[in-house]
Amino acid sequence: MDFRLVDLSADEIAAQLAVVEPLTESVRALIDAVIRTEVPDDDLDDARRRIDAVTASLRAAQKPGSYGVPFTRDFTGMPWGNAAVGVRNAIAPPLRVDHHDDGTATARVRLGAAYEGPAGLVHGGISAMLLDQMLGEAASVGNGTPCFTGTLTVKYLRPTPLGDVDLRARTTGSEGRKVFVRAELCDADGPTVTAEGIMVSPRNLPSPDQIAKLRAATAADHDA
Ligand SMILES: CCCCCCCC/C=C\CCCCCCCC(=O)SCCNC(=O)CCNC(=O)[C@H](O)C(C)(C)COP(=O)(O)OP(=O)(O)OC[C@H]1O[C@@H](n2cnc3c(N)ncnc32)[C@H](O)[C@@H]1OP(=O)(O)O
Repeated sequence: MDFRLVDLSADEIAAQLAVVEPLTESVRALIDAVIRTEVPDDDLDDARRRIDAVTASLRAAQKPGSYGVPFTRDFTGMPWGNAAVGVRNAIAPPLRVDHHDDGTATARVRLGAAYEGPAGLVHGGISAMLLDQMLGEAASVGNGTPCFTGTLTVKYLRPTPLGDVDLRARTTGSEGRKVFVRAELCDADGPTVTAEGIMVSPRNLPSPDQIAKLRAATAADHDA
């Protein structure tokens, strides 16, 4: 697991987010516009050329591989490329998950044309992904260590119309490194999809010693 540490203050992160979130939001709007536009084909060709030029300008300086999940010194994760919650990922709705004192995690999100499966309805894989993220977050925050999905069981009770949905997850128990979690996705009339997960905190997470070494290396990079 990538446990890269970055030495960023809360102010520096806020400054990055102030630029990055509007950019990602613009790309989300672009995705929606491409799906729903009815302009003539010539205009589509012209749009493609202009989009390709923007893409080339962004590739002028490019991180190798994926974004990863850097952790700040106070161990705040920055899952900015994450497919469900990533603030730099235009395919993420994005889900913004709130964690509550009673151990539940909740989120409300609007799923538009980009998340369609059957006509007018949310794609089942998207529902499963969002529920998986909710299960993972509830388990990880409750357990104090990142938990991966071991087993995910999803039950589709009835179709979910595109639009606003509410998600809720709660831990129901734990056994060793396993955490048992339940979640539901609801439209205005109640649950449409439910999920049960066995989330496992992997055995090979870095030890406190390894984390201290990573922190020291980050500080040395910063001072250099
Ligand atoms: C710095 C602290 C920060 C804290 C706060 C955090 C804030 C939020 C942070 C982060 C949020 C993250 C949100 C993520 C959300 C998205 C979730 C995903 O999409 S995860 C990607 C998809 N999942 C995978 O790719 C897993 C692939 N599989 C594996 O990596 C391993 O198989 C793993 C970790 C599941 C288990 O590997 P082993 O080697 O650790 O497990 P063994 O030692 O064999 O088993 C331990 C116990 O778990 C059970 N177990 C193992 N695999 C299982 C499975 N697949 N299903 C059910 N149980 C399983 C076993 O039976 C055993 O149970 P017995 O102790 O005997 O009772």
